[in-house]
Order: sequence, then C-alpha cells, then structure tokens
Amino acid sequence: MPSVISPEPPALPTWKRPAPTKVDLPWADISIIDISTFDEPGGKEKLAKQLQHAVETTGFFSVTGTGFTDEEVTRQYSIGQAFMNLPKDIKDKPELRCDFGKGNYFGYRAANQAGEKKIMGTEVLDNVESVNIAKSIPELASEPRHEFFNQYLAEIEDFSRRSLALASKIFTLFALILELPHDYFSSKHLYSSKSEDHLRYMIYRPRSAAQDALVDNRWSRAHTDFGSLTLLWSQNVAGLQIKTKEGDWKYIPPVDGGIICNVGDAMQFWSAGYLKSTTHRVTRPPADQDHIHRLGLFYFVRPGDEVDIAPRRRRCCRDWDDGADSVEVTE
Ligand SMILES: O=C(O)CCC(=O)C(=O)O
Ligand SMILES: [Fe+2]
Repeated sequence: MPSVISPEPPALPTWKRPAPTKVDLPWADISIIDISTFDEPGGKEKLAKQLQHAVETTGFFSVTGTGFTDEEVTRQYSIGQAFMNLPKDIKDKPELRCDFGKGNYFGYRAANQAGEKKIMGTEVLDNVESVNIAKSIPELASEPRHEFFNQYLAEIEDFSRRSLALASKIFTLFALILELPHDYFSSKHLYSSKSEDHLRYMIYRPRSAAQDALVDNRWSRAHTDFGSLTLLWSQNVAGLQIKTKEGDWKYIPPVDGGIICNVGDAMQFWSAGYLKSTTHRVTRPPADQDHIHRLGLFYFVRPGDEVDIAPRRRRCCRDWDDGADSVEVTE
C-alpha cells in the first residue's frame, strides 16, 4: 500500500540571537511570573496574587516556565527572518497586504508601505516591516497569507495554538484576580472561534543616527495595543519602552526564556479599567545595538468576533456599583 509521507519543511538558516546591550539603561522593574506551577494545588491562586500587583500598576509582566523551548522559539525567529530576507517584490504582493486603515490585520505590511509613511512630518521613512498570520481555522482560510509560510504551516499552527493556551492560563489568573468564574475570559478566546488573533514576525531596519535624530529616535510611536493580551517573546535588542505611572519612559529588560505580556485595550475595558493597558513605544537601540535588524516575535490575542466585552468589575468594587453598566454577577 502506498504510504503518504508529508514532506519535511525545508531547512532554514538558524537565526542567531543578538547579545544583550552592555549600556546601562533605565530599565523598568517588571514582575517575573513562573507559570510552571499553574497546575499544582493552590498554584493558580498563588500566581494570581503575584500577578495582581503587576496588572494594577504597569500591565506589563514577564512569564517564564512556559514550556516553549529555546529551540522552538529560535525556529520561529528563523522562519520570520527567512521571510523578511526575501526580495521586496516577492514578499510584498498587493493582494497579500495587511491594511490597518481598512481594519484588516492579516498579511504583510512593508516599511514605508506605498511610499506614504513619512514620520512626524519629516522626510524620514517608516522602518518597520511586519507580517501577521491568522489562526488556521476554516473561517479564516481565505485571509491573506504568503505562500512562503505554507511549508511551515504545521509548526506555525502548533506554536500559535500553544501561545493561545499560555494566554488562556493568564486569562484564568485575570479571572481569579477579578473574582470571576475561572474560565470567564479564557472561554471567550478559543482557537476555534473566528477572531483577529495573529502570530506576528516584525523587523525594524536600522536608520542612520542623523535620520533617527530628526524623528526623536522614534522607531514606533507611543501606543496601546487593541486586543486582550499581547505576548512578546523577550528580546535582547533594547528599544521597547513603557510609560510609567510617574510619566517616565523605562526600557523593558531582556528576560532569559521569558515572554513579555501586556494587557490590551479590550481587556482594560472588559475589566472596567482594573487591568491596565499601558502606553509603550520603540526607540532607536543603544550604540552597541543600533546596527542590528531588530526582529521580534509576537502573538496578539483578541476576543472572538462574537464576544460581548461588557465591563465587569472586581467583586470588592461592585458594592458601590450604580448598576448603570452590565456588571451583574452570573456565577
Ligand atoms: O517591537 C517591540 O518590542 C514592540 C512592538 C509593539 O509594541 C507592537 O507591535 O504593538
Ligand atoms: Fe504594542
């Protein structure tokens, strides 16, 4: 009987992680949560306590003990790097473009897409390229995806599913913090539900010091993320900064084997403002890293398209609720 052998994905040059900066920067003090204890008796409750402070203050924290091996993460970076190395005319197909302006989050976005992306009224051009890959479900099968990724689709899907499974643990901790049923948020972020979740590879191309000086050394403008939660695989090239409560900009430090998580606007709204969606931006890296093409790996989690994200307050804060919004306790 003939056997069906699925072809091995082609070999790829292995991406090499840049060394951390030696420059002493104003680092943010972010909590590191070891999530490997999640399934131990009382583990969730302990973790929720640890996480509570982080989400009440910055909304940025790092998670370790996630089960992703260094090899798996490097492999994803290698896929991202190989795509970004393709010639522009091959990777930038008009029908496969992601166009935020049209509310479409999937596909490729060139740096300086269509030549119109000038920064802060100067002649300096945007230096960021990204590609967003939708979940592998029938409802999203016709979303733009470059054929380059087809050969790695099984591992991209596996990585994406596990990213969402990790996010789901964090949603459980959020529900515990807010004293809601444990699956309150996780059940509204299913892999099988149509949503704008995406795995993203993103690369910032270095600009000259003179060009960067014209745009205040800004590689991405200050913003908050739209969705529920962003997972950002910790990276050594410094540049990501968060705005603290005091109004200072602090750098997110590299965390060995860590995934940086941040609460997005949807989750801030959903938790009636309790969980914080913090403003962040990316700046030109320090002198020992300013020549590096800064590759990033992310999973952006969004609520299912049909989910109602009516605000829910923490139980302790519901007493004084005026009943004007839909915060009824259903458990
Ligand atoms: O590149 C980074 O470190 C952060 C990027 C980011 O904030 C985003 O894509 O929303
Ligand atoms: Fe962001």
